[in-house]
Amino acid sequence: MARIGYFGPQGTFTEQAVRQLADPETDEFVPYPTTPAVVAAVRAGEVDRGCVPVENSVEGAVPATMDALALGDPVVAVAEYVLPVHFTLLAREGTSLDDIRTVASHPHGLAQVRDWLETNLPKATAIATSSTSAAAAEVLAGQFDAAVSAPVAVLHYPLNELVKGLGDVKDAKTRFLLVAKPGALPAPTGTDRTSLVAVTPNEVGALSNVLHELALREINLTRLEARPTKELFGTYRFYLDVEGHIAEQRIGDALAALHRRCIEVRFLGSYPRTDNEPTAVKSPTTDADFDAAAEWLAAIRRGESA
Ligand SMILES: O=C(O)C(=O)Cc1ccccc1
Repeated sequence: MARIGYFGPQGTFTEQAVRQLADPETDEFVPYPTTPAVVAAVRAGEVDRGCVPVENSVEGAVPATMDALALGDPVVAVAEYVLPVHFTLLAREGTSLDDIRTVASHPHGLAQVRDWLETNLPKATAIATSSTSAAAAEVLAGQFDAAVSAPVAVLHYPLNELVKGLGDVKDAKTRFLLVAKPGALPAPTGTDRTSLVAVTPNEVGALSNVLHELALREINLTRLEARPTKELFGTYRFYLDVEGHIAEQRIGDALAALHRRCIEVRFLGSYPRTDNEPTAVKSPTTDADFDAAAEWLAAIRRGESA
């Protein structure tokens, strides 16, 4: 049995995701109130793994998760899960839409129903809570009139489902990571993603050079985000996701090149992608191409060939 931390309390989208990433029959799920608290619990060894949201197809990155992964002792992602998200408007028994003056949710929840709220609840004030299920708990406690929550929240908080299937953007999705302390890496599957953080020097072409190292090795970039380093104003950490596994030569070679070029490179894991589309690796960047080139060079250096 493993202990798996997740961004809670019960009834969050993250709880839905962790149920896909670990085994509800055998694993113990432990809720934490924030994403940094989940990552801290992994670092402290309180839990074996931790599940956190990392990005949303509508609202973008989850900054608290990104900072938690980039700063402090290293942790690595070992799996991802992409969850379709739509919301339920929950309120106490007897509340109708006309009564709602305050509506609470996680900032990503509020952002994804902004148009709906403007049209349907123009008099309501939106209030940010730590998570979508914390919003439901606070509505139950009488603090706010309504919560924009995950559909499963109603199983934990006895509230009325006033509106189901909410979301300004159809097919919105959130990607979650399962993180662990560094250890043996998940085996390559041919459908992998590698995540890393790079801090570049403040000089002409620094980011372009990073991207060039990837392009040269035909590595597909699937995500690029910048966050302030929090040290010197105007300096940034770049978060990169690429298709492929660090066990592949082209990925290892590119990361080694970034290590040479950057002030800091933090490996955030190589893990199977949810989309299951195999990464096409073609000549001249297959492992066989790299091996043949390395043998050729070694032979020259041994004086065996010219
Ligand atoms: O608050 C939650 O339920 C979370 O898991 C974070 C979140 C919030 C909104 C959309 C997707 C994930």
